[in-house]
Amino acid sequence: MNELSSLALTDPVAQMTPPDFPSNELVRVSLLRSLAILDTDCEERFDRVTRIAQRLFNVPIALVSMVDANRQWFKSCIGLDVRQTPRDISFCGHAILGDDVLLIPDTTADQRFADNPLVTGAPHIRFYAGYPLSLGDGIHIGTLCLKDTVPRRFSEQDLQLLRDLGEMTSQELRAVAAATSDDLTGLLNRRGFLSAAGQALELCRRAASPVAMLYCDLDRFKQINDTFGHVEGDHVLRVFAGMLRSTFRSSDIVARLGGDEFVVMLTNADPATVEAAVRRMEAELAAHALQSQRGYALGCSLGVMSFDGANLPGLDAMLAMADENMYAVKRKNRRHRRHRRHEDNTPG
Ligand SMILES: Nc1nc2c(ncn2[C@@H]2O[C@H](COP(=O)(O)OP(=O)(O)OP(=O)(O)O)[C@@H](O)[C@H]2O)c(=O)[nH]1
Repeated sequence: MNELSSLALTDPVAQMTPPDFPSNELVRVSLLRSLAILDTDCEERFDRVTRIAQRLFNVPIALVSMVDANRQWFKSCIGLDVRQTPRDISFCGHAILGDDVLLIPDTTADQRFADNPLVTGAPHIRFYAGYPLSLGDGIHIGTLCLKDTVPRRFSEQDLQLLRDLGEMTSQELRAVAAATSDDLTGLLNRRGFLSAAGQALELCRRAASPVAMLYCDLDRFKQINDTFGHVEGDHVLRVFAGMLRSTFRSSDIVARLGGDEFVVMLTNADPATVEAAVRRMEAELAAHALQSQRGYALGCSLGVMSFDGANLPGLDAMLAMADENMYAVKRKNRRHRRHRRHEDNTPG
């Protein structure tokens, strides 16, 4: 290493580097929020990990940190008396960008962190080691991390131990994810929807931003099951879930409530945006009818309700209104089908 590059690495006046956003940021944040873990109480299964980590490594600070859109929030926290810090000064925001431990043996010798306010001021972090917590598919929602107020050496054995503890924590998070998702389609289930939509609704209420609720129920799905079998019925449910995923934005909350019923909550969506999304959905269904040669058409009844940001009702009321709207559409579709059958059977 020449003199200049060695200076650059240790230059104490170098500017702190805020963490980049990972390329899957939108999906990452919406999956994190769908866990409904943010701003919840402490839980023994996570506190156990930080207690073990603190004892094993003999550090003053051990955290299970969730990296949210603009902050890091601590699900478990030993040694700090705050539950969150801004993301742009967080170490964990950097750690979630990699697949392995981010190790900073001495923060004052690292230009990314030397003038970080968490280094120059309380809690005076001199050492950091953070392992990314993963929901799978490269979705890193936070870290298990250790901090100390003095520089430290970290051996290969220490690294392996931290990885093992981190994997244990990821498994706990994946268990939380499994309880809120639908096995067949991978969408949120009813429970996941209620918690994710409840959180999003509170945000929209605070920002007075408009919300729409879209309730979908497949038409004559029982007939597909009865005629083509349940395996084909399951395929239809997965195809429909895929259409919802590709039609709506990643900031919208899409779920299978049960059976052949699906729901989408669109956040910050004015009526024109909602209308455009419904048109896209109808176009997807029409394209599927043309392409698929499976002996049946895939149809659904859609009930849509838009709500003004200044006057948002509760989640239950929104769902009930959209459901009622969907049934009105379903009754109309049934009458339409009966009418068509009647016309087809009438000799011309
Ligand atoms: N293949 C499959 N079928 C399911 C699943 N969950 C529920 N069902 C079936 O979905 C069907 C829903 O029937 P209905 O509510 O009468 O719906 P429908 O036939 O679409 O009737 P309309 O809504 O009036 O058009 C029932 O036959 C259930 O057995 C599932 O996970 N897989």
